[in-house]
Amino acid sequence: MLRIITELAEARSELRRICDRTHDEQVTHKEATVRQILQTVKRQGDRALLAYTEEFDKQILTAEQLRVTGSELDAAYQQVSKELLSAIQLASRQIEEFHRLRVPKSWVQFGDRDVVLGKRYTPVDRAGLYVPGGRAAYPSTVLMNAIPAKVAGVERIVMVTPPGPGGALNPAVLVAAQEAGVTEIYRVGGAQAIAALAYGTETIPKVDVITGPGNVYVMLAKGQVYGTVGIDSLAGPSEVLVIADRTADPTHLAADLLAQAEHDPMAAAILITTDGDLAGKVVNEVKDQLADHPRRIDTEKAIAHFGLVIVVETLELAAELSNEFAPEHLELEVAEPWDLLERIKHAGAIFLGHSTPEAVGDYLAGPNHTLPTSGAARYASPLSTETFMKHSSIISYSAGALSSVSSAVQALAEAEGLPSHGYSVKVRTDRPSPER
Ligand SMILES: NC(=O)c1ccc[n+]([C@@H]2O[C@H](COP(=O)([O-])OP(=O)(O)OC[C@H]3O[C@@H](n4cnc5c(N)ncnc54)[C@H](O)[C@@H]3O)[C@@H](O)[C@H]2O)c1
Ligand SMILES: N[C@H](CO)Cc1c[nH]c[nH+]1
Ligand SMILES: [Zn+2]
Repeated sequence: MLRIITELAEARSELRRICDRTHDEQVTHKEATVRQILQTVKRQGDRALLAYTEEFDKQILTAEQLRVTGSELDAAYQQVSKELLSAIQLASRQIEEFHRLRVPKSWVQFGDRDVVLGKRYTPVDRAGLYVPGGRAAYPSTVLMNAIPAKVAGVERIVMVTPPGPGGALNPAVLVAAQEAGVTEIYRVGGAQAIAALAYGTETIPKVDVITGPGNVYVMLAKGQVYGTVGIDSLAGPSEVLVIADRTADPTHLAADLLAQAEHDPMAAAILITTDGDLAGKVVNEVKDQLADHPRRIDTEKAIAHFGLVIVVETLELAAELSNEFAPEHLELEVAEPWDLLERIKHAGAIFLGHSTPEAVGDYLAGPNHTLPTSGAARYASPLSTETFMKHSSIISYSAGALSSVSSAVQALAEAEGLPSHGYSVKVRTDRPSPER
């Protein structure tokens, strides 16, 4: 069950263990399995995809069945309720509005002597989106990955997701894909799907950047193909860290911890509180809410292995421990959340106040729910339009500007023993191009 820790050194060591849970031996020994899967798909293409789909997803498909057809997409709209369709559409609008707020814009700056410098942003040609499908179906993840790609201007948005019984895909996932502007969908999951997107197969196109969360196989595969393609951050098993003071409601806190624990037996759910009584109440609430939970076994595993309650003296210390953990999601369930925010340095998404459960961010607040996990929030950011864009530096010199730096370039070139570099400048200043 959920453990309470009051001793600081033990709390720190437990936080480190949980943060590193996707780097421990049990996970890293899967690196070799994943490498094998990637190499086999690279060599054998569709044939390997079908074999792995049979082995891991227990579905027998033909190559022709990999791609989802137009009629299947049309049929999906008949299979979702009106209420779910309008929820998907509301979420789509809000996610799109948020991501349109800050699309990187190209810029140039005109300096002295006709030097023009700048950055030109362009989208990647093809994006590959991984939508998890093992333990749950994630229409929200479709929206969170596809909409920023569309807003960034990506022309080909290729989605992969594992097939369910009979090869079927969840209709809400298919509807979300259409609402979000996905251009093609393939029924394949796990490391083999990442390989298909990275290297291409007879059926699945090679893409430029792969985004989206997944289980450890997906996460390790993304890490291994990085360099062949771009990736977003390594978004693995979900995690939440809640900082609470005595003003928080234990029933709310328990629900929020379970809302992440229910994703995966490797999900992490941590409470750091200044109130010892509250800690005890949350532990009991978690037990009660788990009693008739439909995903009780996996959720209990997550709580038992990667759940924790820490009691600390001050909110300042709570913030310090949270910064060390760098959680994917951080809830500030305290009387003055905006004051505490000042102390937070590393977190994927921060939820402030008693009426902001993390689930609103998962579904429809607007900011992206594909976030860095396992401590990656120390250096990485949420998925955004920038994930699907890159920029080129822009440099333009007039003849006058070039001659003003000619001797400096030559000195640097000489120091590096690269005479042609120096000459390429000297020859222009000695013999400028004729004015056209
Ligand atoms: N960070 C985020 O934004 C975010 C959002 C949604 C979900 N998630 C996380 O995504 C994860 C989804 O995991 P999932 O398992 O439900 O779905 P998944 O689609 O990531 O993984 C299922 C695939 O794993 C492969 N697989 C399963 N067992 C295997 C084995 N023994 N060897 C090789 N491959 C194997 C199969 O090919 C299967 O298709 C969860 O951890 C959840 O917390 C994160
Ligand atoms: N909490 C997940 C990100 O870690 C996202 C999600 C999707 N659906 C529900 N939740
Ligand atoms: Zn969630």
